[in-house]
Amino acid sequence: TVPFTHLCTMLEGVDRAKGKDNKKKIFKEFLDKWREFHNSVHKDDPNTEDSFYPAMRLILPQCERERIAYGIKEFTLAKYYIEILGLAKDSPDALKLLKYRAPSHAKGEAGDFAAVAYFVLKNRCPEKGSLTIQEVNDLLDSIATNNAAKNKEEVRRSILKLLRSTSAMEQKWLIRMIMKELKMGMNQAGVFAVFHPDAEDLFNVTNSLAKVCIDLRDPRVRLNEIAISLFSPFKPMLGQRIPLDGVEKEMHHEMFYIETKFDGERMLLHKDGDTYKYFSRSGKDYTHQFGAHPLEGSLTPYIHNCFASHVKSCILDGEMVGYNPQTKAIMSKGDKFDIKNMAEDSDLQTMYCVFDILLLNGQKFANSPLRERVDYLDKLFTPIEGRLLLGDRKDARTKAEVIDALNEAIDRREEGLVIKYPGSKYAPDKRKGSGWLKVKPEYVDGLMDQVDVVIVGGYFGKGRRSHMISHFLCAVAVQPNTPGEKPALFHTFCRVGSGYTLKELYQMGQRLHPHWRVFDKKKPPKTNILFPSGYKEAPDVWIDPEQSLVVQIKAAEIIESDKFKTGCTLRFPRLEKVRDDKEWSDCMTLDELDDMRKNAEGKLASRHAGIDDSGEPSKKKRRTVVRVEKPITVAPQFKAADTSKVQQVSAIFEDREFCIINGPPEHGKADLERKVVAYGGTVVQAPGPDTSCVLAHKVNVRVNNIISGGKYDVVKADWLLRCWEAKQCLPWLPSHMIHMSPDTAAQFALEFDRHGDSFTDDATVDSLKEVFEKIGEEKSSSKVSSEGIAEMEEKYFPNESPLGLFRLCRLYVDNCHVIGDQSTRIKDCPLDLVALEVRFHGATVSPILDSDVTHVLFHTSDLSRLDEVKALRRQRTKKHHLVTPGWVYDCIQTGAILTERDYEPHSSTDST
Ligand SMILES: Nc1ncnc2c1ncn2[C@@H]1O[C@H](COP(=O)(O)OP(=O)(O)OP(=O)(O)O)[C@@H](O)[C@H]1O
Ligand SMILES: [Mg+2]
Ligand SMILES: [Mg+2]
Repeated sequence: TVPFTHLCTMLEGVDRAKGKDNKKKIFKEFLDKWREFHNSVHKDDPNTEDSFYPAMRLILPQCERERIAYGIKEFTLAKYYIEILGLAKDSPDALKLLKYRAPSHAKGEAGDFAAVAYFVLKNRCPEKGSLTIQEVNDLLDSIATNNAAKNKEEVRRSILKLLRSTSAMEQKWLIRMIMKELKMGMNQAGVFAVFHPDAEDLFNVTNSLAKVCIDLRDPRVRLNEIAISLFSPFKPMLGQRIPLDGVEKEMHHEMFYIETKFDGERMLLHKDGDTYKYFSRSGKDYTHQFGAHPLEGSLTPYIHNCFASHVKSCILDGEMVGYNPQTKAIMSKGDKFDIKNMAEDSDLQTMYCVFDILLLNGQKFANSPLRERVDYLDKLFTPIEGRLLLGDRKDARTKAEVIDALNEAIDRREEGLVIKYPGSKYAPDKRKGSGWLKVKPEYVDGLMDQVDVVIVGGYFGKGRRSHMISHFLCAVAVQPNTPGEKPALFHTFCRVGSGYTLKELYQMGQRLHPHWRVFDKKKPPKTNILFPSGYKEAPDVWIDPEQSLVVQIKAAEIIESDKFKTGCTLRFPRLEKVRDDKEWSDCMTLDELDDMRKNAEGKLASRHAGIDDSGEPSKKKRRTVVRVEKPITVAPQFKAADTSKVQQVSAIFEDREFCIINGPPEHGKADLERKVVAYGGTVVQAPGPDTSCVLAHKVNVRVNNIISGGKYDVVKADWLLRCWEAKQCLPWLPSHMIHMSPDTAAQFALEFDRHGDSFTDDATVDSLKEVFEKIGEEKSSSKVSSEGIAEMEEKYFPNESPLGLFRLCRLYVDNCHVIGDQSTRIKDCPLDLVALEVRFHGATVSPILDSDVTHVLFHTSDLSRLDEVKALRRQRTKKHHLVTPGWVYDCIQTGAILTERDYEPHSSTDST
């Protein structure tokens, strides 16, 4: 109902005012008046959907997303005006409009169509407009839709209506609104800032002016606080996973808090006097479990009296954990208990660990910085052992301090740390850039963190599992543009064996059973699940992600793969658990996956790698994780040498083409290439049909690729150097060959035995040495690594054999008096039998505690070397697990690798 004139008068005022502050002041006055009016109109309906939006979309036409484009430019508009006003085509006014850019016609206003139009219309429009903002919007809607429908008559009619009911000044602003540029000297950010301190942020994430105007109608209510109110669930703030190196930067190189990371279930406690409610991170109500009143539930009765007398109402954020009163330890959230459904007679009791406060006696804190919030926490309650705990925090500044804290946390059998920026506000459901970081130790045998993916497909098993789904196809979500919105697309990402015992598999099958649908690769169903071309890894059955479950998967690393839409997949994935606390829409997103790959890049173990693909002496061994969209560049060591100035000195390599991959340190690739050219040969950077052979000093990834192509002879660079010295093209000997093409191999087979000893030439001391060396090499390379076996098991015998359970584990068994010194073996050590068990189930037992060891096995009866092993672990960046025989036997019994942390032996010097 607000007259359009009021809006235009304000805009005119802003336009004329000098200086940003004055401009803002005028807009603010208008807005305040409008708000006052709005409140009086809607005083009986505080939740009205009416808002400043109709005006806002005219003030910021460039932010308009709802109305389709007008498709009208100045020239078109000019023609409409000329027609409607009945101007003669060559009259001065018509020319002014049509040639508004030309100074001669338009005088001082040249170039500004709206201003030019203003002068033309001044005497032809009513003195005072009569339209409301609503009516103007309706007419603009009509112009936009009719223009799109090529309905010129209707467009004309709407413009006519506008012309007849608005003043020339209003027309000027209208034209600017249609041209989507207001030119009033106050930009978008300025308008937003006057409207609400969070307006720009909200617009940037939602792209919706309407949402900004409705959600932020009250300038006193901040964005973060909107979601938070007593007894209604909201999504808690999340932490971003981050590698250690990124911590300082993420904390703006300022002081930060290090907090204990509790391993349980996120829970928000709402309290108002005697009434309590508990909500999980997905907003599920668990009040029935923990207790709505001081006399019921597994927690409320024990904590009700802890609160200080000034506390009437509050909302707390924290973690619900299982506490063992016997050992006085927090149990990690494993497969062994569920804090949300704890049996009455459990050994464990429920404990709530509080780390944040969002509301106290009606006052909301989401916009207070963390350092102020924790002050309130301190005076809130008296902790009580095993029931209510106040999370601790310590100040830190450097990565070194984080490393120390992380090592201490590992020693205390904790999952990791949570690092928080003291200035951070509480942003519900926010993860990235929230100011909270999760730091977890890196273990030798796995990714930095688990991934939570959604099941989108299933594969039927074989044999006794042929009626069951033995494998799942999992996907990650394409993050929606607007936070809070649910993802609409999913990319296939990995295939994971159920890894579960038959019983659990059965239960999961039951839950998903009604939703499976057959997936026919030839007639692929229409789904929101995206596959790579050719529907690679197409499942037998599929499921709508919305009906599905989120599962937590652990894996060794992320590797490139074209079998999945993401372009990558998990190596040795293992299903750890169903994430009941996460909704389908809470699964990992592509962005998060990308972050994870970036973090992992170059940081992954190169254990068992042996080959170094950099071609340079390796200080840092890196296994590069290839990202899909990485721009292709040529690293210097792969570039061709400039051979244009090389003088040819002989023709012994005439007509021969070589592809040189790398050379020995003293004769680099470039040097070898110049030598080839000097002897009349040619060099290419990739082997082609005319290439006589590929030369290499070191076998790297590229050489391996060429070898696996099978087409080329790969010859040691050494051969070239010998030719150079001998000044002739020497024949290849078996000892020169890194790899032979089938032709060459057949040729050699006629002349040499399989170790490279010639049938006809006499052996020399040197040639024999070479032959013998080769025999040794063959032996070691014919042995398949554990990883190789694991790959075969995964491919051909999935879930079938319990004997591969520990395949990827490399154990050091604590059965020597001196660590790693097998000559000091303890006689009749009880661990010897356990060691046989683990080997029987696929593990490798290492005689020394090297950095490839994934687990150290201790016997609880002798922990004398535990501290020494822990000290060693503290120094290593890649950590190993400490376990006891209990872990081994429980794993064998469950048929799955269980959380090691729960089995870590305690040493006598442990403080806990
Ligand atoms: N001091 C703490 N501050 C904040 N969160 C904590 C704290 N201690 C434990 N947590 C828990 O840690 C969780 C984040 O780490 P975790 O790796 O366990 O995430 P998750 O449960 O797997 O979920 P996601 O992977 O989606 O973050 C938080 O959601 C919270 O439940
Ligand atoms: Mg957790
Ligand atoms: Mg997680």
